[in-house]
Amino acid sequence: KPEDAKKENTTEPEPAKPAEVIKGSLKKHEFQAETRKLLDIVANSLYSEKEVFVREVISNASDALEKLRYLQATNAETYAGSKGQPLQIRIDLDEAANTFTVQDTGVGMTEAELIKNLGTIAHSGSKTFVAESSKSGVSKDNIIGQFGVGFYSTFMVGKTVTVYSRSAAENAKGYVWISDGSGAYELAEADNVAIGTKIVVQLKAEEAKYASKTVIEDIIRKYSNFVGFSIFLNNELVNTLQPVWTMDPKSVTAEMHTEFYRFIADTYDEPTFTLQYRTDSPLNIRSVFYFPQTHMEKFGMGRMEPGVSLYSRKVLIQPKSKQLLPEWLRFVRGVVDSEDLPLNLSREILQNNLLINKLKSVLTTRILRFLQEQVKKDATKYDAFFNDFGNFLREGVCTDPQNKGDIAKLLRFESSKTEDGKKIGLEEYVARNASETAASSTEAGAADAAKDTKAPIYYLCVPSRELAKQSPYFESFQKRDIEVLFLYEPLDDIVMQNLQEFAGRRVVSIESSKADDSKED
Ligand SMILES: Nc1nc(Cl)c2cnn(Cc3ccc(Br)cc3F)c2n1
Repeated sequence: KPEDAKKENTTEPEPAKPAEVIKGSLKKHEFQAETRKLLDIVANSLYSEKEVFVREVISNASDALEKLRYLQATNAETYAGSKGQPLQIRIDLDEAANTFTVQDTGVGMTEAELIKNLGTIAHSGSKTFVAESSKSGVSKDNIIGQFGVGFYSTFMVGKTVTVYSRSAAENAKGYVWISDGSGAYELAEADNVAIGTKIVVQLKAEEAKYASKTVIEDIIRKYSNFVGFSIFLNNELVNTLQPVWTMDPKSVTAEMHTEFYRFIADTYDEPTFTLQYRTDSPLNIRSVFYFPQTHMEKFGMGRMEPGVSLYSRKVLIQPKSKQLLPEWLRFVRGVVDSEDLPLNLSREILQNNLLINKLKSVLTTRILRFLQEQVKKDATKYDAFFNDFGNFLREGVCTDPQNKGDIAKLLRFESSKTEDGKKIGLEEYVARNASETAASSTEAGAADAAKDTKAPIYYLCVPSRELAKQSPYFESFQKRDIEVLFLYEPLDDIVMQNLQEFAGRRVVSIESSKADDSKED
C-alpha cells in the first residue's frame, strides 16, 4: 500500500535484472477481423486525450496486482512462488531510447491469456461496443477500461509495443508478445521474464513527451493518484496521497482531510465542513465532500466550476463532473466513487443516466441533511458559512424545485424578534408562531383552508432593521406582536416569491395585498 511504501525510502534503486531473452523463434499470429476493427477504434479514434493510455495501463496493472493478492490469499500453494515480490507498479522512462515502460508484479498472463485477452474481449463486446461507443453519452474514455482492452490504447502513442509476461502460477513460463498495432502480433517463449507483466512502448517520434518524467508524473497524479498500490516513476514513489473516501471515517484525521482537500480543490485553505458519506444501497457510494472557506463568485470573478470528481474503484473517471450534483452546489469539492457505475456498454446509456440521476438525488439529499445538522450543531458557525455561501442556497430555492423545501430550511434571516445581527431559520419562525392562526379562513378547498388556517410566514424586504422600524407596513404587525422576517438581501425577495409556501404556510410580504387579511381580526 502506498502508506507502507512511505516507510520504504521513496527512491528505491531497483537491483538490475538480466534482460529478457527470446527462446526459440517468434511465431506470427493474425488478429481476427473482429479484434482488429475494435483495436483500430481504440488505437485511433476512441479517446479524446491520448494521455489516458497511462491511466489504462496502470489500471490493468492495479487489477493484476489485486487479482494476485486475492489468489495468494485463496490459493496459497499455487501462488507461493510470487510471495517474495512486493506488489507494486514501476514506470521507467528512457528519453534517449524514447520508450515508456510499465511493469507490475501482478498475476501475469499465460500464453493462452496473451492470445485470448485481446481476442475474446473484442469478440464478446465489439458489436455492442462499436454501436454504443458512437452514441454513448458517457465519456467514451472510460468504457475501454472496463474491457481491459485499455492496454491497446498504448498504440495511440507507440509504434511498437512489446509485452513480457509470466503468470504467477507455479512453473509458468515467461512469454514475449510484440506488435506494431496493425493486424498481427508475434509471440514466443522468453527467459528472465519476471512474474507479472512488463509493457515496453516504443514511442512514436511525435509522442516523445511521454518519455518525460514531469509529463508522466502529472498524468499519474491526475488519474491514478489513488491506485491502491505503490507507483514508482524512475524509482521515485509518486502516489502518496491516500484515498480518504474509501477509508473508515473514524480513521481519517482532520489533517488527512485537509491534505486531500487541498489536493483536489487545488487550494490552500481548510474546509469549513467535511462530510464523508458511504452507503451500499440504493447503490454503492464511497464519497467525501468539502465545503470551502471562501469562494470567488462573491467578487464577481465568474462562475465556479463544479468541484466533485467521479471515480470508480479509485480511478478517476470524470474530473469535476457536472452531473453529480445540481448546479447550485457547484461550490462543493470532493470525490464520489461508485463501483456500480460500470460505464460499460452492457447497460443502456439511458440506464447509466438513470444511475447518475439516482446518484445525484441521493447525494443532494444527504448534503442537505448534513447542512441542516450543522445549523443545529453550531448556528454561529453555520451563519458565517451562510453569509458567504447563502447566494448558492438562494439560487437552489429558485432552480431546484425538487429540493426547494429542504433548501429553504437552510436559509437564515433576521427578524423583528431577533437581536440585531442574530438570525433564525424558517423552522424556528414557524415553531414560535405555531400558535397563531390566520385571521380569516377562506371558502377555498381543504388544502387551501389548511394553508389559510395556519398563520402565514410574514416578511419585509428592507435594507436594514432601522428602516424596517420606520416602515408603515411593519407598524401594524409590531402593534400585534406578530414576528416579521427582515430580508436585507435583495435576492431574498425573489427567493420568497419562488418559495411561495413553507411547512404548509404561505410566505407573504407584509407589503403585499395578501397580508391585509391580518388586518381583519
Ligand atoms: N498488466 C496486465 N496484467 C494482466 Cl494479468 C493482464 C490481463 N490482461 N491485460 C491487458 C492485456 C491484454 C493483452 C495483452 Br498482449 C497485454 C495486456 F496488457 C493485462 N495487463
